[in-house]
Amino acid sequence: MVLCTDYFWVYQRKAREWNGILSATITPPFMKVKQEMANGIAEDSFSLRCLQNTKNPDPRPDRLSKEEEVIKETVGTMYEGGADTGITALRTFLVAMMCFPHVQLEAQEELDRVVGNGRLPDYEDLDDKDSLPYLHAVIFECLRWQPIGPLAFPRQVDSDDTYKGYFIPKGATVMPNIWALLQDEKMYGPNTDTFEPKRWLSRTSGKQGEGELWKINPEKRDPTTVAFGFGRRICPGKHMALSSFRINVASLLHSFNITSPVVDPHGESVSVFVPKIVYISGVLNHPAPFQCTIKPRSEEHVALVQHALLDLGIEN
Ligand code: HEM
Repeated sequence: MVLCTDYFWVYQRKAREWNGILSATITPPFMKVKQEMANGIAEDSFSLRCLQNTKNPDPRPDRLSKEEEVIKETVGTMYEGGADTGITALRTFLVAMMCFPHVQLEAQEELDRVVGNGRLPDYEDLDDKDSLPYLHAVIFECLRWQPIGPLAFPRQVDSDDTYKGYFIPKGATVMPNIWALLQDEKMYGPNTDTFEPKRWLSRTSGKQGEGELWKINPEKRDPTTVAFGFGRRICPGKHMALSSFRINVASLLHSFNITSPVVDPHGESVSVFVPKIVYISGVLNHPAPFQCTIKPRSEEHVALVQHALLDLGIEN
């Protein structure tokens, strides 16, 4: 009983603390948009467009009506949902490339063959799953190997159900176990704790030297149908997150080499040093801070990246 009350107070204190952090993250930027809108200097954004369409706005620039509060919370949810997830996916990708260098070499060999070093990869390359099967397999494996959200959010069952002999009564709370689904050896083959893109590939009928030898195996459950959750609670940022993850992975692999740091934590220079990677699992499953080296693959690749930055108006 004492333990229970202690837990309750600790939890209440934590909830107040987290609520304060949440509010400090979402309220000031939203109020800034409202203020700038009143001054006619707000830049285009989701918040601005929603505020412009509000039916019952509070006329005071430093106050929010009920409707504006709802917009603020919606924008906040998008921000909170998207802030850590995308970057966690990229960190897992960097970890995988550093720890499994043969995978990086194979993906770069495919990109060199299909895209070449005269241009950067683009969305058209990515939309064509057949031309870059190994790259797609790397992307799938990143989402499977270390699922970003290991458990989907809790939901309530809306009618009695029976699953594999288990009775699940209406109103029961269930949490889909994304991690277990993506580690299923019956579906994905042995050693699911190893990063192995080839588990997604099957051989085509082509012969060596006659085009692609691999294709994505349609019999393996596509991890994007699992890693972003399910049903009405499915991640609303799924398509945006996938687009940006895919182009980031393709661009990084095309133009850079990702390796372990060339010095160990004691400052000694070593040729191959793979730091110990620790994953921390909570709402998000993410690697603890780690070091890695990211270097351009050649002068041609440097020129391509500089050119792309100039096109975006970014001087470097
Ligand atoms: C690789 C990146 C991402 C992954 C793996 C991911 C994964 C997930 C998962 C597993 C859920 C729970 C779904 C469920 O319970 O069925 C979720 C919910 C959510 N995600 Fe994402 N997400 C990602 C990126 C994003 C981005 C970029 C945004 C926003 C722009 C976003 C916004 C949200 C929101 C708002 C929810 C809550 C939905 C609800 O409860 O109804 N996510 N995400």
